[in-house]
Amino acid sequence: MSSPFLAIDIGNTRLKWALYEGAFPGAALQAHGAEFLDHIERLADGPWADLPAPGSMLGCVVAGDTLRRRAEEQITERFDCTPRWVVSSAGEAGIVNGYDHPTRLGADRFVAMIGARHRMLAQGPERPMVVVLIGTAVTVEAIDASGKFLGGLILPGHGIMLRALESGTAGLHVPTGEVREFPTNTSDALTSGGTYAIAGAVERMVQHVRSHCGAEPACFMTGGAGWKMAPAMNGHFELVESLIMDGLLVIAKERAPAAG
Ligand SMILES: Nc1ncnc2c1ncn2[C@@H]1O[C@H](COP(=O)(O)OP(=O)(O)O)[C@@H](O)[C@H]1O
Ligand SMILES: CC(C)(COP(=O)(O)O)[C@@H](O)C(=O)NCCC(=O)O
Ligand SMILES: [K+]
Repeated sequence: MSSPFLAIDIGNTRLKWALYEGAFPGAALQAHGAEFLDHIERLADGPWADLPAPGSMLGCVVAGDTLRRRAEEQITERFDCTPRWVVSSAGEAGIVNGYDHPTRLGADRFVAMIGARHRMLAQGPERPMVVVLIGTAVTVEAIDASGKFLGGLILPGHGIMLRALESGTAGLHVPTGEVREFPTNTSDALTSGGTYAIAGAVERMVQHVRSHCGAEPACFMTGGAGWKMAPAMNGHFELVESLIMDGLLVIAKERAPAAG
C-alpha cells in the first residue's frame, strides 16, 4: 500500500502544492492549490487542515532559503514527514544536465525537463524537446533526443517586463491590453510586445534545436502564465499545467527503494 505523496513547487511568485495518492507517475491527484508567497503561513491551518497525511514529500524551490524554511515550518507543523527538496545534479531520471555548474540550474527547470521527458517517452519514440516555463521569469530549455539538456534561455516574465517599462519611462502607465498583431494603442502595444518577445524567443530556440538535432522537437509549456501565452505560440505546443509536479512524481518513484 502506498501512502499519499505531497509535491511542492516554490517559485518567485507562488507556492504550488499537489497531493497524490502515491509517489509514482500517473498517481491520482487528490487535492491541489497555490498560495502567493506572502500567504505561506496559512497553509497548515488553512488548505492543508483537512488533507489526508502524506507519507512523504518532495519539492523544488527557487525562491530562496527564507521561503524554503517558511514552507518547511508549515510542512512539519501539519504533517509527520521530512521536507525534501530536489537539487539539480549532473543527471537524474533520464536528463543529463549540460549546465557549466549543474547544481546552479534552477531546480524547477531541472524537474520540469524530467517531467517533460517522461511524458514525451510515454507518447512515442525519443525526440528532442523544447520545454518552456512561464512563471515570474520565463525559461526556454533545449534537450536533445538522448535526454541531454543542451542549455536554456532566461528572460523576464510578463509582469517583470511591464514593471521594468513602467519604472523606466514617464508615459507607459496604462492598463493591461490585448494581444494584437498590429497594436494601435499603448496598452495593446505593451501587452503584445511582452507576449511576442516570449513567443519570439521560443521560436528561435525551436529553430536552434531543429538545426542542431536534425529533428522536429516535441514542445511543452507550463507555468502560471502559460495559458496566456498559448494562443500566441507558433507550431504545436502542449500546455501541461502539471509538468513540474509530474517531474517530482518521476523523481520520487526513482528514488524510492525498489518495492517487493
Ligand atoms: N491567479 C493568477 N491570475 C492571473 N495571473 C496569474 C495568477 N497567478 C499567476 N499568474 C501569472 O503567472 C505568473 C506567475 O506564475 P507562477 O507559475 O505562479 O510563477 P512562479 O513559479 O515563478 O511562482 C505571474 O507573473 C502572473 O503573470
Ligand atoms: C530562472 C528562475 C529565476 C525561474 O524562476 P521562476 O520564474 O520559476 O520563479 C529560477 O529557475 C532560478 O532562479 N534559476 C537559477 C539560475 C539558473 O537556472 O541558471
Ligand atoms: K516555477
